[in-house]
Amino acid sequence: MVVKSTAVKVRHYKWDVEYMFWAPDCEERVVMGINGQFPGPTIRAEVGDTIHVDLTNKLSTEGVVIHWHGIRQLGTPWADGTASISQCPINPGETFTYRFVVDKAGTYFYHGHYGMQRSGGLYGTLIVEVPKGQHEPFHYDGEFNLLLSDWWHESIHEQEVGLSSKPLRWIGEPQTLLINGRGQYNCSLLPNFGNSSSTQCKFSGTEQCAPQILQVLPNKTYRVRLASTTALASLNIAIGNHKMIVVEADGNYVQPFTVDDLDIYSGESYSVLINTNQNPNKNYWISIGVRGRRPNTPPALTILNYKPTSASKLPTISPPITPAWNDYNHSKSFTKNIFALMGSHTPPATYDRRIALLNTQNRIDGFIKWAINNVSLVFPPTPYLGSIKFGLKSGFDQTNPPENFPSSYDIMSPPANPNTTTGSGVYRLRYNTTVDIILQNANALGANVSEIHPWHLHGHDFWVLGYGEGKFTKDDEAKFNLKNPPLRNTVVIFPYGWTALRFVADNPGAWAFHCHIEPHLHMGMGVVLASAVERVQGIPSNALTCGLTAKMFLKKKNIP
Ligand SMILES: O=C1O[C@H]([C@@H](O)CO)C(O)=C1O
Repeated sequence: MVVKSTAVKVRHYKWDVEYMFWAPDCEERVVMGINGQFPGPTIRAEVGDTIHVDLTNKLSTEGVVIHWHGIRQLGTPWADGTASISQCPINPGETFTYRFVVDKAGTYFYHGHYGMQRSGGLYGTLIVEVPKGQHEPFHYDGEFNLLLSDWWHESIHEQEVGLSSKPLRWIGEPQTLLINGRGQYNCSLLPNFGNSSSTQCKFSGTEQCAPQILQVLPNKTYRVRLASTTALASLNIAIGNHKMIVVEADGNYVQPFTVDDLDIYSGESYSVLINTNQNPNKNYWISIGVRGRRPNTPPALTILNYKPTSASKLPTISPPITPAWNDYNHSKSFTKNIFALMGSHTPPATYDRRIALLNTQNRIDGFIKWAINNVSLVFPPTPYLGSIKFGLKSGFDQTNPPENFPSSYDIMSPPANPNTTTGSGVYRLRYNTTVDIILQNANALGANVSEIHPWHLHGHDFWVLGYGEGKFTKDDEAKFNLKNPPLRNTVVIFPYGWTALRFVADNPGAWAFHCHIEPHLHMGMGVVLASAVERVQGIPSNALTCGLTAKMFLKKKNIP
């Protein structure tokens, strides 16, 4: 018998998560750092590698987990890093090992998935490259990585308490947008910053808030990897005088298309190619602004610097201006241009089950929440993975959450009965079945308000079959794109619209599916899906030493 030896590379990391003083936007605050860095260290791996992170919680009084966003965790659902779903929060002082395989090349990131710890700065980049000797379906001479986030001066504890208070204290718009953890609050890179009293920033270059300049050579092609881990903001990026060719979305190749600017929602990643074919004696602004909510945050800026031109030479043309925040047609036309790269795997032609999820803002005893089919998700103390695996029925609500919402529901008006219930039920998906989900947006509590929500699925990619206006009807099915729909892990629903997606429940485990706006998840905007948990083998016991699973271990006296 011939035994093929496959070289498996394990990449070991030892990480300490801690609070530390830092000045991401030139104002010193407390941020969540890893090994003294903010953002956390970048992981670079190759397809097939095993990532092994020994994560020690150095926070003195709170738990922590890290989610590997976009990594499907095939066969390792306990390493997904979602508190209450895949594991117990890691206690202060304790170490948990995340060990998983990265099986698909692309641009990914990781972030905290407990309370508002993403807003607190717990994130970093994860890049998976094609194996040596293989090639991406496009060429580039160099690459940059831009991890985008939003930043508040209020502490995440104040944010959490505010979001759980009656009346709600909304977190408001961010103070600053950050590029690779760097932004400017009380000064600007621009010499004459319009109407405000802000002055031009003076940097020596070593400041924590000094921008990272993108240094390029003329007449080359660069890959710019973009990922958004914002807590709230939807963003738009443009590079003065340069077009961008979109080639990757969420770790999947797309049919290349050219844009002047690109929308990126929280939870999404893209790769774009730029050609440095402009006047090499000049530099150009890279500008990132807020979309979809009335902005109250100045754009993030950095510079594309053509070598050997000095980086300190300011661009002569002003920074590109983001489209108007509510120009949804602009966003829709971009989004609807995204197709899978020709020759990609197509979705199954039919579905076994269809779930429609109505997104509404509601009240519970006067507290403002978000609800899905009138249920606002509350996380139980025992991780679903453990409750389901060991049949602990009191671990979560045993009633199945609703598959649909009343067909008479008026999505164009505030909810007629704005009261909702809480729940922790699970959508149980039969193994290997094809599931369609229709995400239906609606009016929020206030009149004439419907917001953008980027939905992120753990453990799977899904095909985006289509988008539409108003309420989804059966007739819309005829318009589904089954030919070349993009595969993604995050998709947006536009105000008053619907989005249809399809996936195969082929990954045993318990998985979150939720709005990636962190305060919205905190307010209940998510559901839990589970399939074939009985097939999951080898859950490390320290993933489950809390709640009912901890009690079960005690009874069985089988604590390792
Ligand atoms: O969840 C939210 O709450 C506020 C607002 O609706 C209530 O103040 C807002 O803008 C959200 O997105």
